[in-house]
Amino acid sequence: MASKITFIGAGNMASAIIGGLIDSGVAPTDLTATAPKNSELAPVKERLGINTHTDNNAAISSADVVVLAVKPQIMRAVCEDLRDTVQQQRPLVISIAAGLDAATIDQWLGGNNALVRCMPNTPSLVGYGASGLYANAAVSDAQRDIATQLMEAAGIVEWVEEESLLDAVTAVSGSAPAYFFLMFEAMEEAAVKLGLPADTARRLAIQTALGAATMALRSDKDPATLKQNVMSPGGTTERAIQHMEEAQLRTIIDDAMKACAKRAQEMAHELSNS
Ligand SMILES: NC(=O)C1=CN([C@@H]2O[C@H](COP(=O)(O)OP(=O)(O)OC[C@H]3O[C@@H](n4cnc5c(N)ncnc54)[C@H](OP(=O)(O)O)[C@@H]3O)[C@@H](O)[C@H]2O)C=CC1
Ligand SMILES: O=C(O)[C@@H]1CCC=N1
Repeated sequence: MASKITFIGAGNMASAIIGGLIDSGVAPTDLTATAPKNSELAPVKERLGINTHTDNNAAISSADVVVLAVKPQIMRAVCEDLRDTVQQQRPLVISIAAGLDAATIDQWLGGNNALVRCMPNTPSLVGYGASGLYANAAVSDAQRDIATQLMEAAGIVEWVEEESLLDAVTAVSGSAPAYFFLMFEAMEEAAVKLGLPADTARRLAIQTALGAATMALRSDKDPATLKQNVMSPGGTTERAIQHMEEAQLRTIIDDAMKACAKRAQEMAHELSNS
């Protein structure tokens, strides 16, 4: 990717994506990250070998791509401060903020910007990210390819053609690592009650999730069939699954994901009026 890329923000998600880019062969000298304090940036510079800056405007002055990776609550101030440089420079802007719509960010940046909204997730840190992307009308095909390459460095990419679908992406992948971590916690607790040492239980639960995910990825069978293959008639798995179905696990997941997507909509409303 022959582009200069600047990340505004050098936190969890920015570091994850930058790590993926470097692993995929992007030269660290083509990458810049910013944060308010040099003390925060020093470890990032040392670990990743990229350029760092505490001045956001200076950091984007020769950037082809600007990734907005700050918390949604400070995005307005950050964008309004960058407006003049962005209007002059016209980079591709990629926002990874949850629940902040493209039109609002574009307006804060002065308007008529090529803007991609991205919903990544934290497994990007280990190259197993899953990102949903949406492009506004000003984004060219070449810029779409750049956004795809950038996020594919950290995992898989799915484009959506309607921006509202990013709320569904947030529910199924952006927030979803936490659902699986909750499952690990619960399985470990239950296994300890059944007599296993906690560390043994944790290792077994996590390896099982990795195995199940790998099988589901590689198999041509759907998840329902793979589940059925574990369930011997009259056996142990059937009893566990029956219990989960009777306890309405599907309804719990449905309700939780609806609540997640609704919160993304609420955040968009709150933040665009902030
Ligand atoms: N975490 C997640 O699972 C996901 C997060 N996101 C989105 O990613 C974005 C970043 O989240 P995350 O990485 O977790 O957050 P972090 O708090 O880890 O990172 C935010 C970064 O922004 C820096 N920062 C703060 N103010 C400024 C400023 N004025 N100029 C430049 N940098 C600044 C922070 O520096 P300092 O620490 O010094 O304040 C920090 O480096 C959010 O918008 C979030 O919605 C999207 C999907 C998943
Ligand atoms: O919880 C959040 O708001 C962010 C967005 C998706 C994951 N973390």
